[in-house]
Amino acid sequence: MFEGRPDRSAEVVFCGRSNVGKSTILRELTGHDFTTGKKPGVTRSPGHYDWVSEDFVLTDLPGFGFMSGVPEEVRETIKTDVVHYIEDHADEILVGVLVLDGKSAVDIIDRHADRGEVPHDVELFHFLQDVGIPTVVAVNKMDKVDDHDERLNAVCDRLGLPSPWQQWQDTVAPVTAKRGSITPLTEAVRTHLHDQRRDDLLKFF
Ligand SMILES: Nc1nc2c(ncn2[C@@H]2O[C@H](COP(=O)(O)OP(=O)(O)OP(=O)(O)O)[C@@H](O)[C@H]2O)c(=O)[nH]1
Ligand SMILES: [Mg+2]
Repeated sequence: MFEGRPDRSAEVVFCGRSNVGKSTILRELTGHDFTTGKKPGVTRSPGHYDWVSEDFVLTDLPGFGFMSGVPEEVRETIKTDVVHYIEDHADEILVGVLVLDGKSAVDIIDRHADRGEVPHDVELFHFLQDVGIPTVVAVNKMDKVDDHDERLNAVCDRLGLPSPWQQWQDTVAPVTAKRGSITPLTEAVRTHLHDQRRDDLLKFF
């Protein structure tokens, strides 16, 4: 089980498969150097970013799914810990950001679905909704995607959201974190914070 969460009553979490760019997005948001890297599985325990005088924490949850050199057992444990963390803190978590790699997410989802498995991303999306956490899907690495509309519609389709993707701008946010282009994500998070009457937290996004 993860330890070391700061005692804060408001939280926004970032979750998703390994290597999708969670830590890169958090670095862009905070200016803090969350460890990022080419090697999947870089983040093994949550990274918490908080402020002494603020009752708020941003959390970078470890990635799961395939990670080279990480045994299957460890990968499963990380995923279970992520799910438990979200369940345990569902009351504090105001927004859950599920980060996808726009380049590979649809292919990975389809590969798992073809094998009769529930893909991790789809499972986590529905889990966040089931525990009542407003969810934003940050579709990252859009710099590697040619046809943006086609890819975003495919992502919506796999998550059970009818096309066109443009009607889901509070839920689906195309970003290129590496180049600092994350406005659709910050706008979507701000909308959810505003809806929960937490305009006091808009300054963090
Ligand atoms: N092309 C491209 N690469 C990106 C983008 N964002 C992140 N990356 C790269 O993707 C790799 C993984 O990024 P991380 O931020 O470490 O990913 P993570 O989701 O935190 O990975 P774990 O900690 O393993 O779960 C790094 O090499 C990043 O530079 C992007 O928008 N475009
Ligand atoms: Mg990371």
